Amino acid sequence: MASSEPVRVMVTGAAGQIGYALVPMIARGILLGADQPVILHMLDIEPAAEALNGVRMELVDSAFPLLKGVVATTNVEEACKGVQVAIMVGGFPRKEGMERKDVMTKNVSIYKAQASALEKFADKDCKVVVVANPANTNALILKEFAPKFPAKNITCLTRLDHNRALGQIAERTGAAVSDVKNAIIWGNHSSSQYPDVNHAVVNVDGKEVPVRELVKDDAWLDGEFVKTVQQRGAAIIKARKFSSALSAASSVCDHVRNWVKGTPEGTWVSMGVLSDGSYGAPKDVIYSFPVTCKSGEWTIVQGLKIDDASQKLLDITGQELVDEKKLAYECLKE
Ligand SMILES: NC(=O)C1=CN([C@@H]2O[C@H](COP(=O)(O)OP(=O)(O)OC[C@H]3O[C@@H](n4cnc5c(N)ncnc54)[C@H](O)[C@@H]3O)[C@@H](O)[C@H]2O)C=CC1
Ligand SMILES: O=C([O-])CC(=O)C(=O)O
Repeated sequence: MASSEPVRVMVTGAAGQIGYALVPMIARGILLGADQPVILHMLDIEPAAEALNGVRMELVDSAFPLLKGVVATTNVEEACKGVQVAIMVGGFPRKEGMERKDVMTKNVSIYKAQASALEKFADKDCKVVVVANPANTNALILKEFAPKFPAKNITCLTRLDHNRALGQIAERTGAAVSDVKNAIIWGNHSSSQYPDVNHAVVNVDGKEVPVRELVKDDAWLDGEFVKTVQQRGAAIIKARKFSSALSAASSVCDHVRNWVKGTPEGTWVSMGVLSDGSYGAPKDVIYSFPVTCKSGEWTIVQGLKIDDASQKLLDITGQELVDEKKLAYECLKE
């Protein structure tokens, strides 16, 4: 995708919290690289039109050298026209005390409506990442209602959870976060997700040491660590009264950059992708797996040994996705 031609990047919900953190990162080259010009397509809804125009004005005022144009609109078809990357943040966020299921009804109908606009107007190889919750199920609805769109191009964000896991291990071991790799987020971007460190390693003086060996505290790794990562979104909402906008925006950039430009040799990342049943995950849901990326394509990492306790956790989060899919279809009927 790297070329001197600008890449068209759409952000929906661009006037919101994550949008406000994300668009300057895109315009600075954090999403696609410091040499890749971009044109930003920002979509929001009519009640947010004035705020959206405010963001547009600030983008102009920032004089970002890579930013070659801005489309700011409340018209979904106009927003989707020719986009090569679509970052779907638009929706109703979870507020303090709400479970993700509470936001389901409103958000799945938005994703059904936007699926056809994407299918009709976006570039035929557009890469899509869904951020808005319930992220996996919104992505699934997008896929189901855009049947001509390549299913492999529709993903959801679990990179924030992945990065949270790396961050927790770094804090606990005192390592730099850049020396920690190969954690895995399995399943749903919800509190049922399984943050798995059984294959994660820390670079200590040039040697890769397994996280379990370094931490020497399985009770913490299987207990508090897992809970902290699962509940981090809720903890941020409690502290900020808003969702984790900065870290979500940064993780979106990691997700797309690795997808487009590839993952480093020997490193995998977590992405919500259409399940093919690997590791016993239910098929036909968007499930978070460890993936490597090359030439713009993701591949699920195969052959990892999963112990019985972990398999149970993979199954629980998979079952939640099956239940969410059913609920989403019920919501769409109402
Ligand atoms: N997957 C992840 O890791 C994370 C997901 N989230 C989710 O991301 C979403 C956005 O969060 P925030 O930016 O904090 O919320 P926000 O409420 O600040 O922004 C959402 C924006 O979406 C707009 N919107 C609503 N319906 C729309 C539609 N039909 N088309 C286009 N735009 C529409 C709203 O007007 C608003 O400007 C929420 O669903 C939140 O739960 C938040 C953090 C992490
Ligand atoms: O929990 C939420 O609603 C926001 C979110 O997805 C996260 O921060 O991971």
